[in-house]
Amino acid sequence: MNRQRKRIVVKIGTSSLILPNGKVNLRTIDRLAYTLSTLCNDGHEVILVSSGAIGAGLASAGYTSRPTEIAKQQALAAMGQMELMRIYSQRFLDYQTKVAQVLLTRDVLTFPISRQHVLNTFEVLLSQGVVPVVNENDTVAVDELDHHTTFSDNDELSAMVAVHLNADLLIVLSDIDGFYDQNPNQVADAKLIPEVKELTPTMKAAAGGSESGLGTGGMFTKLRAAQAMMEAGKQMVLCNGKNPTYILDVVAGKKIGTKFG
Ligand SMILES: Nc1ncnc2c1ncn2[C@@H]1O[C@H](COP(=O)(O)OP(=O)(O)O)[C@@H](O)[C@H]1O
Ligand SMILES: N[C@@H](CCC(=O)OP(=O)(O)O)C(=O)O
Repeated sequence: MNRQRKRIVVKIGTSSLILPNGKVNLRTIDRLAYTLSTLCNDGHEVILVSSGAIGAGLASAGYTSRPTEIAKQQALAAMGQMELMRIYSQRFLDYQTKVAQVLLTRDVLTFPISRQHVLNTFEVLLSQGVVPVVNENDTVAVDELDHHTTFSDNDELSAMVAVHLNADLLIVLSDIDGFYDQNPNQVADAKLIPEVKELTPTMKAAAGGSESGLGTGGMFTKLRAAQAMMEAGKQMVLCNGKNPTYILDVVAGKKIGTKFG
């Protein structure tokens, strides 16, 4: 592939997609649709890994907080995924970009035959300029459910997708500017780490969980995604999803957030 044309995976977390009042963050989704469409028009291939199904389901089912019962979370995900895709499809169409839904479970990517079918589907979608919108298939994803407090995690899924599709770059959008030497929500003078070449035990110890009440893995799973990317010789950039147009700067090589690898 011409190095000017990149294959880019963008992952956006629940905390960027759902406002504190429980409503869907339409401003962020609008900007995301504009930005990813711009990248497609520039000749790049773009895959979006989007969380937010449970968050969007909460809003449409009228819940005020995330239920602890797994089946209720799965039901919310089933409702919210429809709502999310409806919004994505509308907003991307404003920029003449088509989207497609790809729901995955870990095992599908682990078994060679099913993995090949999935990869073939991605290749056809990308060759036609369609943006695949990926989420974990939450109604059947039982491999993570023994936690009982968490549900599933898209940070690692996005890294698996990026590695299997031989993407050039994974951009992870969250509710924080990047990876800090301490959890910035707990330590006032925590410092942003702009570049990580290797994850040290001190860095891993600095990665805490999610506090938004909606996100799942916190920084812990983002570092695991970064590790998977670096082991595959690829880069991951973690930056704030408040304004997804930053993605254009990241792709242009500007230093934003934390670059891993
Ligand atoms: N060292 C750290 N640097 C940055 N954020 C951290 C760190 N440790 C824990 N966090 C937490 O991780 C959160 C982001 O993860 P999460 O809530 O799962 O977001 P998302 O929904 O985007 O996946 C931050 O808001 C912050 O509270
Ligand atoms: N699959 C779930 C989200 C799982 C997840 O990893 O959430 P997040 O930590 O916000 O990226 C959903 O769509 O609600």
